[in-house]
Amino acid sequence: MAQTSETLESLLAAITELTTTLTATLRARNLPEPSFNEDAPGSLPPDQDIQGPRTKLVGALMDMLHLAMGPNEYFITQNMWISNEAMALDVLNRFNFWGAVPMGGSASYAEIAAATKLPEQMAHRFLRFGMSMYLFREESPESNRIVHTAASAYMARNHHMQSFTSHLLEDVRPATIVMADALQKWSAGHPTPSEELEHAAFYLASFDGKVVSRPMWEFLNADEKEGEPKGYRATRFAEGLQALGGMINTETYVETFDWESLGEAIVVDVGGSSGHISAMVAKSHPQLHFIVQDLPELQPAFDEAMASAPKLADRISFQVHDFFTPQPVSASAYIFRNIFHDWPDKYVVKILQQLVPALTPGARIALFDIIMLPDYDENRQRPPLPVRKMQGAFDMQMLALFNAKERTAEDWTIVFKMADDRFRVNAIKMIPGASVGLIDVVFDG
Ligand SMILES: C[S@@+](CC[C@H](N)C(=O)[O-])C[C@H]1O[C@@H](n2cnc3c(N)ncnc32)[C@H](O)[C@@H]1O
Repeated sequence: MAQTSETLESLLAAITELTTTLTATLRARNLPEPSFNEDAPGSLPPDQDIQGPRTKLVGALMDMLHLAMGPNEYFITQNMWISNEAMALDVLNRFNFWGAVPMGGSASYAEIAAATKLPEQMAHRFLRFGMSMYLFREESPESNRIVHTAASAYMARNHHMQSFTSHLLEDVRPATIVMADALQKWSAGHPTPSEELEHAAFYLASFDGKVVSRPMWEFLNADEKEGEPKGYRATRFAEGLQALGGMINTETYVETFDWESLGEAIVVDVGGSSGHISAMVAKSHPQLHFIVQDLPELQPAFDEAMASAPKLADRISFQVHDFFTPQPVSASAYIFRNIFHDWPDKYVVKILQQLVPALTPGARIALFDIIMLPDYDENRQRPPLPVRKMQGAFDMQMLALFNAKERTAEDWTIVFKMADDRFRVNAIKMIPGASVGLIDVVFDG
């Protein structure tokens, strides 16, 4: 039987070394160190010499926790923690516990109950469980006054992270609960997986007691709720996307494409949501004009984002466009960021084929998306566990929502060729240590 070599002691040695390296780098640069206090940074800078050891450290600590628990406790805690932590986070977020505790101050249970409009006993129970998740703490032992921790304060300050949490826990979670049912219904007994959108678990998900039976985008755009504007779920999703980043510097990420090579040009950001990626590129490339295309429900999120960037407004416009219909703009380049991973191959092929008639020879596609890393690198090392987990989690989520998948570099090349032989993958650039990369594609015409 093949044996593994990790022990509690060997992991401790790795953890000590990584902690020393990380701390020394932070101190050398006069950067604040992680702490539980409410003024702690939300994330460490995206530089590779910080994120490299940090990601390895998190991976080693995950291994350590797993070994220290052992299989019995692992299964009990997995089953008990995961769903109840998601439930508690949903409640804390939906009832805005974040805003019920003042920054730099404290609130009593009664004050928090009044602010969240929940019975005090309920507020108390969710806070007690939340405290076991590093969210909020008592001002001093046995005090009944609550203060923020680093994590709860970060959430209170970060509206986009609240939206991201709402989307994941209110819109996505109902689909993940019925994933096994969907597999049972549409995949079990078949040699290959279904590529039908309507066979995604999302179709079986229930909202307000009703099975949704339609694609997620349609639901996000159309769902109505008393006291909320129409399309509030879509707006929230668009806001939530802006919370993603953290460990990578999105501004550096988008610069992996050679924008200067386009000269004065029009760039179309297909499925561009609030236009936040176009805005980022527009800032450093004044010769470029952008057309952000998305479904009509995204216009308010775009308008809101542009209102806070008035200097860019004359170079970025919004156009309603369904990417399953012929592309109306002949541009030098098209951005597709986090679009194709939402769709099974046959739909990606359709979207690309709707683009082809608008393409002139040499037109470029800047595809920013997840690139699944190979299982092992050239040194027969697996990617760090946090990276594998995040890539795997995205892959699972794409499956549950859309019957879609995350793709390896090879999968990306194949799907472009399936759409049209004239697409050529010019370059693939991974962001070191991250899940995402650029696939730079040229249309040879
Ligand atoms: C995962 S989001 C990515 C948004 C943006 N590109 C980004 O990176 O933040 C997918 C986007 O595709 C849009 N979308 C979905 N179906 C579409 C369609 N048929 N035509 C145009 N846009 C669509 C959604 O509204 C959403 O904004």
